[in-house]
Amino acid sequence: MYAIQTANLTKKYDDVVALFGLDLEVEAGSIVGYLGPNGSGKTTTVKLLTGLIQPTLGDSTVLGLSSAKESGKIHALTGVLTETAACYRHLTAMENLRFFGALFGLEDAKIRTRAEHLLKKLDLWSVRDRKAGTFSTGMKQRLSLARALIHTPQVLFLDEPTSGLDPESASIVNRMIGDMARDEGTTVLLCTHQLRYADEICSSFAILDQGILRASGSLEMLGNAAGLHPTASLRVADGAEMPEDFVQNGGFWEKEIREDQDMPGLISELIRREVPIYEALIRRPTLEDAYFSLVQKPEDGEVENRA
Ligand SMILES: Nc1ncnc2c1ncn2[C@@H]1O[C@H](COP(=O)(O)OP(=O)(O)OP(=O)(O)O)[C@@H](O)[C@H]1O
Repeated sequence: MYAIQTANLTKKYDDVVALFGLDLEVEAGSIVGYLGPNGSGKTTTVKLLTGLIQPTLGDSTVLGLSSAKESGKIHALTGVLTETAACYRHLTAMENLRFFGALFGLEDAKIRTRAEHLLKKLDLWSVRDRKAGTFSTGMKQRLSLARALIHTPQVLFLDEPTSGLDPESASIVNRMIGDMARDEGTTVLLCTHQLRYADEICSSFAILDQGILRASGSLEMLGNAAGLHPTASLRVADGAEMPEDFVQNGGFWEKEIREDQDMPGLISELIRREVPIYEALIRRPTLEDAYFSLVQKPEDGEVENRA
């Protein structure tokens, strides 16, 4: 069953086509990395899916509900976390969650139980009675995540949830999102250009560039779409004579192969040539390899965690 489906979803703002003919299907319970450079249309997609804006063409559903016509119902069943942490500064962490839980029509006793669970999970229980205005950026972001989860949403839209956090806080928030989504079977659309964090928790990916979906699916599917293949990588004795089609890369000799089954033949041939092999492995295309093959070359600083 699909939690999110779009068909030819298109959004034009004046003369800018922010999203062009998006056809996307997201399996219920999956964590999908929705990746793309600045301005590629990620936020526009979330706004369209949640019914905050109307499409120029095409349509979409979330949990079978029409984004354009049933946004109220969608809001009750989904959570949204944007990069600007959104909680009331003058309320404590617990008061914030009680306030937002009440907006969803939850009973106070249920809100308290849920809030306690979330605050403990997100390592905010000891500061539950402190005003949110005194929190660090990372704490505010965790509180915003708790807020987005207070009504146990079936679908969670996360728009750059780790933006502005130092690497350690970003990793903690990221792992918590993954754990919580898995614990509760939540479908997550994680919009980001921080590839490392997406790679950590996502089961599949969709790569958007200039409003166009370049590829979607597992890492292997992205690699295939990008025309990337695995590489045989071998460490051999110094001075060994390697066939011409191998290229030296650091301490390893490498050659592109079509599939894993090519490896035994390749090793047999080297042994036949009496090349002393110390180590042999297959390097697969990484998310970063696939991403940078599929999107146009970014401007400096546009994509983080490239190294
Ligand atoms: N309200 C608007 N009016 C006009 N143009 C807009 C509006 N909102 C977005 N755009 C344009 O639409 C395109 C896609 O923007 P969007 O915010 O969806 O990208 P994004 O992938 O979320 O970017 P980022 O990673 O920077 O958040 C950009 O060219 C942007 O300038």
